[in-house]
Amino acid sequence: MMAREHSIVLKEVGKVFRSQHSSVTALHNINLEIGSGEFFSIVGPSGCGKTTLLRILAGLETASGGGIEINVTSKDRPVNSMVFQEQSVFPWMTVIDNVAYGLRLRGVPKKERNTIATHYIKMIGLTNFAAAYPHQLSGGMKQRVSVARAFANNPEILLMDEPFGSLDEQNRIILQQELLKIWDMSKKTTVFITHSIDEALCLSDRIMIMTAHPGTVKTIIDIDLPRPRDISTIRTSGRYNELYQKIWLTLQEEVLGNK
Ligand SMILES: Nc1ncnc2c1ncn2[C@@H]1O[C@H](COP(=O)(O)OP(=O)(O)OP(=O)(O)O)[C@@H](O)[C@H]1O
Repeated sequence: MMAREHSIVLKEVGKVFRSQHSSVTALHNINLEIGSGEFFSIVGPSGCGKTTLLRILAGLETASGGGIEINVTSKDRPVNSMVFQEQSVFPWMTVIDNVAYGLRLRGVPKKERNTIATHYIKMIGLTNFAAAYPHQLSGGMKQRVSVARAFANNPEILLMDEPFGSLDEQNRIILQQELLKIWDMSKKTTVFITHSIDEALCLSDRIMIMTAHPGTVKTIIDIDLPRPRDISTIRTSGRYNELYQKIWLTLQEEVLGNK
């Protein structure tokens, strides 16, 4: 762990989903410290509790036990913004209004919020579409709008649940590169869920691998690939391949149930 202040601290966090006839332990004894400005990814077998953990961080779900601390540095910004896999843009709003939506809710004056939104729209390459409506955009473009909106909100932490999971490979690479660029400039604490080892490697400072059911922390791996990163060149490095192997071998034990 790098010597920097913590943005997120989880202590012995657990989650049990209870219904009348059954109970499912989704998370067990999660202990975690995520540094301020860190890009932290979570990978793990399907159903290991990744989304549950992110929803707890977002305050959309309550933990059954343990403690969660998020370092709030300013009252003038939201604690978190979330980007989901499925597109979550408002179809009746233009691109600029979608990106500025969170700012409008917080009462930021129109001129100021449009300046901020325009900045992020430029960063994700949609300047010519600022006045367009979502039905005029491709799936990849809509997902860019979601990413721009999350950054424009300027939250304490950014939570991303497989944001590029439904995109084709070309669009996925373009959005990963844009996310790298925008994150490099803002150094926003980011928790990112993905099923792709490659995506986690290209983007992250550290990757947490979770155990299969119930979800616990299996291991956390430092990704010591140099920044700023270029996705096409990073994949050709020997270190990338070493880390890929290490993560896959660890993950495989969980995916195949070979513990
Ligand atoms: N609302 C709920 N009620 C009951 N059980 C739930 C609920 N939400 C999640 N679970 C269970 O908790 C466990 C973890 O689910 P979760 O969606 O967090 O996993 P995940 O790692 O994100 O999965 P995937 O990679 O497939 O998206 C699963 O066994 C799931 O069935």
